[in-house]
Amino acid sequence: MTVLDDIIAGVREDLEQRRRRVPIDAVREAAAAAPPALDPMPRFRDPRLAVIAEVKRRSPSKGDLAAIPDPASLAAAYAAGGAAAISVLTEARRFGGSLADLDAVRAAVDVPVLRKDFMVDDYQFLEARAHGADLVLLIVAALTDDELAHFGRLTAELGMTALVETHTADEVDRALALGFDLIGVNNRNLKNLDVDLATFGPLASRLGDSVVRVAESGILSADDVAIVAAQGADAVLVGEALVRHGDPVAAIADFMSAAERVHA
Ligand SMILES: O=P(O)(O)OC[C@@H](O)[C@@H](O)c1c[nH]c2ccccc12
Repeated sequence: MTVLDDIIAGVREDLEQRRRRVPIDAVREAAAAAPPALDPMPRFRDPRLAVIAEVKRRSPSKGDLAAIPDPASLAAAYAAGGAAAISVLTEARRFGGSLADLDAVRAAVDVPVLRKDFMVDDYQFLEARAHGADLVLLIVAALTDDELAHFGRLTAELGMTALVETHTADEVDRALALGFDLIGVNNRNLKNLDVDLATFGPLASRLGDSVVRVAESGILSADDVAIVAAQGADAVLVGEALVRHGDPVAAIADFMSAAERVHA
């Protein structure tokens, strides 16, 4: 059993509890009643580096990162700093997140919000939309091609955008074959949690520049941003470095100017 399998087993148990509390029809109605999802793609496609800033309290690899007593004010700082989107970890057992965090962030900002979780069931997509998410994460390593295609369609039907996460050449090929156009390369291997920033470059070349390429995980400094920007990153997804930074507004500005220097 890999770490990923283990996490997903817990996610499914928590999901079944919520399904008993809130029947799927009620979630579907709430999703239909929510204000329409925002489209993050225009900003992701503009030449300036897009920073996707993450609200993350802890992780299975790093333990506690930050208490984040007020996710709304952290998210507001991210938005003020120029984040193109905000990622909210909603997984509870390993990451200390919740749908309440998603609600708080959604209410606090006007930029697109990503529900970051291990999405394995239709119920979670309706729930994401009901709680105001504009984007959801699809992890290729966790899903079959049929599931990816199905969840990709469901995401689009709900007006949301899928960020499709890859970690190997085979996963990149699967994501491209299914026609996804917002594709992340996770520098962290979710099967053993090892991080290697050198994962991004070769997979970014394989993705090509017709898709929006997101470098995810292990980006700790402006120098790291410069490295992945030079390798074709249109966006970076950063958690740890921002939740631990005393001044996330300055940190985001720093990341964006590091990428500008690369492209100048
Ligand atoms: O904190 P970091 O190293 O900056 O990483 C952020 C983000 O990439 C990471 O949280 C992440 C990437 N893919 C995931 C899938 C599930 C949970 C978490 C993740």
